[in-house]
Amino acid sequence: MVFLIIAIAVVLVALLATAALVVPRRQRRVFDDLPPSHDGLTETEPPRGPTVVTAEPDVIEAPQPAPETAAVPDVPTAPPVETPEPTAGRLTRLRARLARSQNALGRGLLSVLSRENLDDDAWDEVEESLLGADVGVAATTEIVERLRTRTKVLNTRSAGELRALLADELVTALQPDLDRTLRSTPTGDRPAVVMVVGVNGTGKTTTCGKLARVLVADGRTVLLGAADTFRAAAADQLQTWGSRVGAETVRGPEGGDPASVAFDTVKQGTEAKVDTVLIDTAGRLHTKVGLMDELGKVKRVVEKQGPVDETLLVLDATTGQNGLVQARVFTEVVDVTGIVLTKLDGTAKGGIVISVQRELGVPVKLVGLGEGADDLAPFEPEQFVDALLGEPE
Ligand SMILES: Nc1nc2c(ncn2[C@@H]2O[C@H](COP(=O)(O)OP(=O)(O)OP(=O)(O)O)[C@@H](O)[C@H]2O)c(=O)[nH]1
Repeated sequence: MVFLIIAIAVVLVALLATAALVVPRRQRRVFDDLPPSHDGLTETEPPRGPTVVTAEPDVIEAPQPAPETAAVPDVPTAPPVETPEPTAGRLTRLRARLARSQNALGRGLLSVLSRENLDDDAWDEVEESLLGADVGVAATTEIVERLRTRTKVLNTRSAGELRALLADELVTALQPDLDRTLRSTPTGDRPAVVMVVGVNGTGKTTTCGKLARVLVADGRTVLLGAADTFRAAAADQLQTWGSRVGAETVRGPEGGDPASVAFDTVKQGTEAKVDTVLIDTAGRLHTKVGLMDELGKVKRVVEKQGPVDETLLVLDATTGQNGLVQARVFTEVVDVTGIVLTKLDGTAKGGIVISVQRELGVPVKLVGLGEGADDLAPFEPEQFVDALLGEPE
């Protein structure tokens, strides 16, 4: 009997010992099944598949294949740096984008002028076409008077001659002698500083991005400054534009001081010895005194390190004469040295180029002709008029 009790006790002890060995193995399997912690920065080993067994080999469980992506390290790929299109001849390439203005202004004028009898009514129609295309009253009066005199004196009748006369007058109205050079060349050991200003939604940030491409295409190195700390997405938008052509962007905290971002951009641009620093500013209504004062401050702070070489005012061509009112206020606050007229592809009022320059005494240096990355063209009066009037017959 005693022997039997001892035997039962031995068996019980043996069973308990076996159970103690098996339970810890099961628990370890549970932890092994958890995905490894993976922060993407410090990970040096390839991630382990969820069913890879690293505990004792006597645990029997059919291994399952790791998912296809498990063995591929998650390496972010930098976007390829693009090569922007050369700037020369862009206006000619984009001439079709002026189709709306071409129909309203070019074709309209040419069809009236080619009439058999150029009477007063015909000249009234010419005048209306020019005014309708936002050429402005003063310039329209001048153009009509000169055309009237020249067609009479020269007794011009052929379509080709009339086109040439009209082209000549429109080019003259566009003041071809104005200096349209973009001041983007560094002086000594400091980069050229270009500031971009304007009201909301005119296309400032887009223009900065496209302009960075223009400069890169012309062989310059560029540093962008996101001094539009007001609109949350503006800095990201600018940075994306820059990264496409290998240009860095200096940014500040959202809602931070735009003058400080602008200052830092010039400072870093000087240290990095870039050719051109391009500063995007927040869109502001010309009627808000506080915001206009802030813009003046941004410029003054930048000027602590040297002059601003170019202050570009971005105007939306589709806003027509309204844009002129805004523009005047901007020229009073910051010394505007050049106009960028955007969205010319979306208007039949291409004559706005004439009135803007005339009213402000500031040259149009660049025109926006679409939303594409290379749809910003240096403005050239002859090519512009050529595009407006269409192919000569
Ligand atoms: N069709 C056309 N659209 C343009 C042109 N230039 C800019 N745009 C569009 O205009 C819109 C506004 O452009 P943004 O660059 O964001 O304007 P913004 O002036 O920086 O705006 P805020 O920062 O809000 O003042 C965008 O949808 C651009 O794609 C152009 O030349 N043609």
